[in-house]
Amino acid sequence: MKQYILALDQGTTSSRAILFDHDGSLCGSAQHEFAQHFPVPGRVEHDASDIWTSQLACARQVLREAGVSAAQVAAIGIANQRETTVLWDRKSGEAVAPAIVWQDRRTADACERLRADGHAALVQQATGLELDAYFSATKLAWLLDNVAGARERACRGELAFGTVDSWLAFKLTGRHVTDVSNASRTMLFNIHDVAWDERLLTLFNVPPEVLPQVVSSSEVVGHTHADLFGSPVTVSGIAGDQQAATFGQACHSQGMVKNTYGTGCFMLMHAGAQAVASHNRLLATVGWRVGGATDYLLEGSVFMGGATVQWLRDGLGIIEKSCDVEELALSVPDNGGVYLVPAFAGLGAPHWDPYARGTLIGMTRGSGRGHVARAALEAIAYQSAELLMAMQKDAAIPVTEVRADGGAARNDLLMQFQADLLGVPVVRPKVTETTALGAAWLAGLAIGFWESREEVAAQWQAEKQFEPLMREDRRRELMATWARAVERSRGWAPSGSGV
Ligand SMILES: Nc1ncnc2c1ncn2[C@@H]1O[C@H](COP(=O)(O)OP(=O)(O)O)[C@@H](O)[C@H]1O
Ligand SMILES: O=P(O)(O)OC[C@H](O)CO
Repeated sequence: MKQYILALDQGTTSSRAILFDHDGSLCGSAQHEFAQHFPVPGRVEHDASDIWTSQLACARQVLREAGVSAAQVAAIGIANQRETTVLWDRKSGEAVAPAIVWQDRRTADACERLRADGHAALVQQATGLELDAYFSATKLAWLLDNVAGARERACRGELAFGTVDSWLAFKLTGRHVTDVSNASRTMLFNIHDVAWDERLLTLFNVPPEVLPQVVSSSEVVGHTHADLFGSPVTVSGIAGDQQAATFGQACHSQGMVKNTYGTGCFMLMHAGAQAVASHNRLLATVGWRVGGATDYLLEGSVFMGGATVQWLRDGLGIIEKSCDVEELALSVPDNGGVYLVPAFAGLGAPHWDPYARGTLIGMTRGSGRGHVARAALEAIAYQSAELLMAMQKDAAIPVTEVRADGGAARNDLLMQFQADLLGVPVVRPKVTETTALGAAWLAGLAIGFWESREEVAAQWQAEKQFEPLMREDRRRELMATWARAVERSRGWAPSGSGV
């Protein structure tokens, strides 16, 4: 009877389930979108039960459609949107409030106050993170303070906190766990000690009774309730989605880098067996813990990656479909001096400027739609190049290639320009579902479905490699012009209007 690994990829806007066989080939997938709630400006919520039911529905669907029984699923691996915060009643298994999504800014003021009181250094040293509303700690504190009776109930041990991995593992198996990679995004976890940090629990006023048990990213954490899939299935892999994608891109050794070109861009570099503190406003984070060894990553993200192309489509209406951008951009030989800084929601790493705003600059009477399309694509590459430059400064590790995935990585023009700007090859893999593949590998390694990391890494195959063709002096000139454009975009919005 052929055996499979089932990967659950619980993302911000949809849940997906993907089946892989022993060769690492994709044997089926299903995807269900679910509702996004924006109750007031700055707030983003998910109904935790939607997360669970959509995830369960696509897991069942992919098995049904592939004609695979639960007995043929050797293990389940979970990858998930990170930082999103769920608080639930241990007994009823129901969330006590809507989940607060990572994009939610309601605790920005609380973070501002903590920074003003001088706590950012402790947070950065212990967690590797910026003291920001992005991470779970202040979201959890908000729930404890604003849901009637929550703090008292939490202290009595009646409530459980978790990120989405934790919520899914609880629903699947009844266990209250989280893996090290997800824990490292809560802002409550000491990435050097690989344990919850009491100083941070005190700082954010979080009672230890609510915390999940921390497990490694590749170990048996439990078995699914029999009624879910017909018979119990082992759950043996968990990682945050960006870490899972890094694992699935086989970036398993120091200096290897992947960049995901989705709505935003997430670039992660393998930093080795010790956390590398960033001096360039990147994040140090746990990659995964496998077989007792913890690997660390450096992470940088930009808010507007493929979303810049969506803006061309929905905001400007100059293309009909995202993929049309390539043809429009190719209708001109170059950007004609036009630069687009897509700081529509401020700038992420390495600038972290919530007051920056979108800037289109360098237009002349000869500028047209093609130049704007070209500038939009180039902006994705420029922002990613800034991340890699910051990483190389922090880690002083030579980078020999960047592995690309995500929707916009399908764009050959973008990939070529990216390689030109970076000065190293950009490589697109055959299996682009790298998040799910990483979760599958982690789950399969734990149960001996695959023997070693070397074995799974050997499954990774390049589909296309883009070689850098640009001369070094031209690259420097372009990056310098981009830096001038970024300067123009910064600090534009009035103070207090940061998003
Ligand atoms: N051919 C293309 N060229 C450039 N961008 C594209 C192309 N196809 C899709 N995109 C962009 O990729 C993004 C979707 O990628 P995806 O990895 O599915 O994102 P996410 O997981 O963040 O939802 C969209 O923002 C879309 O505009
Ligand atoms: O759900 P995604 O793919 O947009 O990923 C979200 C990230 O994990 C947030 O940190």
